[in-house]
Amino acid sequence: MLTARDLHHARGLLAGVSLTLAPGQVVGLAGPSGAGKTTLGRLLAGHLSPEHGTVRLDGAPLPAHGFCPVQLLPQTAELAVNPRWRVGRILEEAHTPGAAARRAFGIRDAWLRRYPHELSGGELQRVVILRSMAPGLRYLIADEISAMLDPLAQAGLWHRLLDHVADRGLGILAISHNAALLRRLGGAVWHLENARLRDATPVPASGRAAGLPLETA
Ligand SMILES: Nc1ncnc2c1ncn2[C@@H]1O[C@H](COP(=O)(O)OP(=O)(O)OP(=O)(O)O)[C@@H](O)[C@H]1O
Repeated sequence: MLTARDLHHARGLLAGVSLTLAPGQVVGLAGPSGAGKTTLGRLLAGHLSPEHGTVRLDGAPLPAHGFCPVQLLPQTAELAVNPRWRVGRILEEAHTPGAAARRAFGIRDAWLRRYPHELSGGELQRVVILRSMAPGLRYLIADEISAMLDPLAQAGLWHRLLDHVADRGLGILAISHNAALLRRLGGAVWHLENARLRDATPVPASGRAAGLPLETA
């Protein structure tokens, strides 16, 4: 279980944010630009330490060294790789994905000899995603990872990713401005605004037909 308790950060940007992400759970995170979604993602992945509050994995702090079981996937894959390393070396930074895993993420053998700038943004994003899938991975924080892709490529990326996280029982927090995408992921949707997090999960159409209260949407 990944838990955040009473997070306060950046002088009021986050003020008392608590959440729990369970293994196998898929959650969307929405909210206006500048609300602090990326900052929350960085806190959850241990890239930042909160001014107040705690982030725990199964009750313990995130490891200070080595591979972190909570991995942050940034929107811009170019910023997450060493531009002087070939793609093959980047891919094997934390583990050695086999040919089947590379195929599952649509990574071609010819790319392994290229440098990051010789791949498109979407191609490099797939490399960064597969790199994060080391055996110790438990939770993924996916920050706008498909924002630069066309709708078909976006659907393909999420299809691959959701298949993989389901197979391994990983938890995923998907940060996006795209409400339709977050609905399609099929899990809860949280909304961050005015320093607070609230559950904004849409009520399914069948729920409305059954007369469930719309206030829960
Ligand atoms: N340590 C800090 N101190 C003060 N302000 C900060 C700090 N860190 C981030 N900010 C500000 O907090 C805001 C939130 O940034 P963040 O990138 O987390 O938002 P976001 O919800 O992900 O936005 P977007 O949807 O535009 O990507 C920004 O206005 C940023 O300038």
